[in-house]
Amino acid sequence: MSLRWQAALLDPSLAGGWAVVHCRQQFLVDDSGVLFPRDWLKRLELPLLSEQGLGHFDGEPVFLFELDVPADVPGARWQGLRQFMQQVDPDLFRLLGYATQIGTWVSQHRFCGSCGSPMQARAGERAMYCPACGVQHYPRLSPSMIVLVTRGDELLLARSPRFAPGVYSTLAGYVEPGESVEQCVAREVREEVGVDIHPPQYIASQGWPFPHSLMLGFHAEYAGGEIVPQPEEIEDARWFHIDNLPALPARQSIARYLIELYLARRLGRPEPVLPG
Ligand SMILES: NC(=O)c1ccc[n+]([C@@H]2O[C@H](COP(=O)([O-])OP(=O)(O)OC[C@H]3O[C@@H](n4cnc5c(N)ncnc54)[C@H](O)[C@@H]3O)[C@@H](O)[C@H]2O)c1
Ligand SMILES: [Mg+2]
Ligand SMILES: [Zn+2]
Repeated sequence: MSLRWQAALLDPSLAGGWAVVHCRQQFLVDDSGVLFPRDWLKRLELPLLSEQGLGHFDGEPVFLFELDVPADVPGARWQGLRQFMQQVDPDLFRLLGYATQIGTWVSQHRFCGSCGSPMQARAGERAMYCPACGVQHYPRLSPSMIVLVTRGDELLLARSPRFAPGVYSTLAGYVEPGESVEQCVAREVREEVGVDIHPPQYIASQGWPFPHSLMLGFHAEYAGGEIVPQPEEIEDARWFHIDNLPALPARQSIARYLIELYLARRLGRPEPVLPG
């Protein structure tokens, strides 16, 4: 784990440090970047929903300004988290991924879901607390599985209508209450492409802040059945030979890693490293 970005509970009553400004998976950015001097930002009197101490970047304290609306700031613009993933170094992206998840959670837990009272940030841990009825909420994480299904030299890849043109990827989906991740893998593969698999093997995991998934990555061997794409969810799904692959997902994604790892093992090449 890199040392450039470390999450920590920082007290927002302390002065100084850097701050990122977040609203709905977008960050404020100017020619100097996405980190602003915090005391300078405070003088702008932005429509602040919450301020959170996030941690340290290169040893400097970093805070989050979570806004109600994407306010106009002269000389600055708003940019989406996905664009930062393509542009900034992995440590800064991990900081922004953490910030977006904390900001989304704070903005969605302003009121208690049980009694409707305003919630408060709890001192000493990352939690929102209802003083009226005692309900407590921690940052939301959604366990999701992602799986590469293979048949010898062939990879089963699919595309969702949301993907960039020509891009095919591995299959993914959210774990449902009561099922194991392995059961989720078999169910999602059957639902999305109609094929059966042998028991999946766990490979690696990745936090994925779009919006709050924890991706659990697997490999599974094909066991039987013909491809039948799930209407609406899956635009197309096919077997691709390792010598003739389509456009693949972003290098930073575990989807890409699962594919590259299989290719490396099959072709006797050095194994890739999972980013983040
Ligand atoms: N890092 C990667 O390589 C990678 C690759 C693919 C998908 N993903 C992520 O995996 C997750 C699932 O991917 P998907 O699009 O295939 O999902 P999916 O097709 O199984 O489901 C999407 C649908 O699930 C429902 N849903 C949304 N949030 C949910 C939640 N928290 N719990 C249960 N159901 C929910 C909605 O109806 C949504 O349309 C997403 O967060 C996606 O961004 C990551
Ligand atoms: Mg899916
Ligand atoms: Zn309450």
